[in-house]
Amino acid sequence: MADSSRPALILASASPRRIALLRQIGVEPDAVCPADLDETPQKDELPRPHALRLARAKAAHVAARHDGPALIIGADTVVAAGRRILPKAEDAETARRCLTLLSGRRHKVFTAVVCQPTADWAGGRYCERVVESHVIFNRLTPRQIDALIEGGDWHGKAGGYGLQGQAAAFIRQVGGSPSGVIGLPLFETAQLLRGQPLPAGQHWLR
Ligand SMILES: Cc1cn([C@H]2C[C@H](O)[C@@H](COP(=O)(O)OP(=O)(O)OP(=O)(O)O)O2)c(=O)[nH]c1=O
Repeated sequence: MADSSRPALILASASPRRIALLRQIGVEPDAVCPADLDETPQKDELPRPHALRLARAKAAHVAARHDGPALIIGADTVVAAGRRILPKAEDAETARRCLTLLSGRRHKVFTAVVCQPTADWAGGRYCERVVESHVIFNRLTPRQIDALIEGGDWHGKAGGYGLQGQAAAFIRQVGGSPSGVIGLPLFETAQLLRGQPLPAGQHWLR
């Protein structure tokens, strides 16, 4: 149950992965408030600054609308093939294009996480991290791509795949932060939460 005397913890995300990842480390947000912003990359925007810009924007958007002391967590995950930002797959054709591009090659995944205190929590500490990981896909045959598309696990995912899903059968190597690839780097997020100046005896994370 939420302790009403401590600042609230709010996850600014619609991603079911992010709430599941937070719960994995024993953190239960007091509320989940998606920001729902335009996530189109700016002209010539590179993957790392794009992820950071969106994570900041999501946290700031929710912080500006929240009354009372709280810490807002915003995050953004970007799949990058070189300098190119791959889209979040909302239809099968986009997912197919992403998987065809990622087949047989190494790519990077950037996840930015931002902790933004609300104006009503003067003691809270703004902090942010960008965590870089890499993923190597085996070469995918057309039939394997068809099977991944039919499986439907691409839906709403950056780069059209989920490391935590069916695509894992074709992922040769992951380096960096597996939880970061899935949407929230847990080691770094835990560090950011532990670094907050909560009153004695209060905690979000043991
Ligand atoms: C690469 C990869 C991405 N993803 C997901 C994580 C994110 O939900 C999504 C990237 O899109 P995001 O824009 O980071 O997040 P979102 O739109 O799902 O939620 P919100 O903007 O409200 O925070 O892709 C996986 O689940 N597994 C993976 O292996």
